[in-house]
Amino acid sequence: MSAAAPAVRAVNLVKIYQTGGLPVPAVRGVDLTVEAGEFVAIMGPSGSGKSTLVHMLGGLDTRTSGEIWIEGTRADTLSESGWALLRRRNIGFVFQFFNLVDNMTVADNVELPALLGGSTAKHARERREYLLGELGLTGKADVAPSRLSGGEQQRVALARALSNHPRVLLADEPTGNLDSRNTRDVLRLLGEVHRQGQTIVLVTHDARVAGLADRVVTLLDGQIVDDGAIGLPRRRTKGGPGDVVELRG
Ligand SMILES: Nc1ncnc2c1ncn2[C@@H]1O[C@H](COP(=O)(O)OP(=O)(O)OP(=O)(O)O)[C@@H](O)[C@H]1O
Repeated sequence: MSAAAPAVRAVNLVKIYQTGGLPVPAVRGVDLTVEAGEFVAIMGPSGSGKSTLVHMLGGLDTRTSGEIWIEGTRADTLSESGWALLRRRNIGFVFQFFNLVDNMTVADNVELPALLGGSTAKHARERREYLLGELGLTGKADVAPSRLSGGEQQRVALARALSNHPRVLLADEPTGNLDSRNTRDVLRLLGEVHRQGQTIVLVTHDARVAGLADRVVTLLDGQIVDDGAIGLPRRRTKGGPGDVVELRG
């Protein structure tokens, strides 16, 4: 492993599901490199392969062909237990099924990855207090996840994913169930951890989320059709080339 290795790299990545004996190509030859510290948003219409791509990058779905590299480690050839170890050390997930443990409090759910990753109890608690505070969930620390709304559970899942300072945060629609105030909290936290150097790869339909990203990768029919600077309209402040470019809206 090299310090200069990209955080995530997909090489000619392909996923073909078989449904009733028929091939369903979901991801068709994706090449994607995400550098350490980069924030990449993945967008595209429904069915374009976004979730499948991100699931494969986290080892939650197998690839049909191609390569996946995480922090310089070839990952697509790993066993289940190899993936599990890689994930525990390197990857935080926020996926649509939050998989919170219901016989533990919210606080314990959030602290668990930090403790498994070797944090002291004090650091795990401080990180949990920070993350729940940023997400407006301090008052929910002592309850079971099943007592929370879907949006609250989604924010707890984000706090848990960040608890161990993962090298890479992978997220599938992390604001999908949130109202605008809670979306703002999530955006603020994502922006904050990104400024602190967090690598983020997330699927979103929300232009406000994509607006925080360094790059937006657009999928269509399982292929990358656009990969560049953020997709929101930009305008120049008055003056000529080289002037500051501002985001509109
Ligand atoms: N488990 C599965 N079995 C068979 N086909 C699948 C499976 N999961 C996804 N697909 C198919 O793969 C294609 C890509 O699906 P995927 O969920 O990755 O798209 P998406 O861009 O994330 O869509 P959305 O924005 O609606 O979540 C679709 O045609 C979908 O029907």
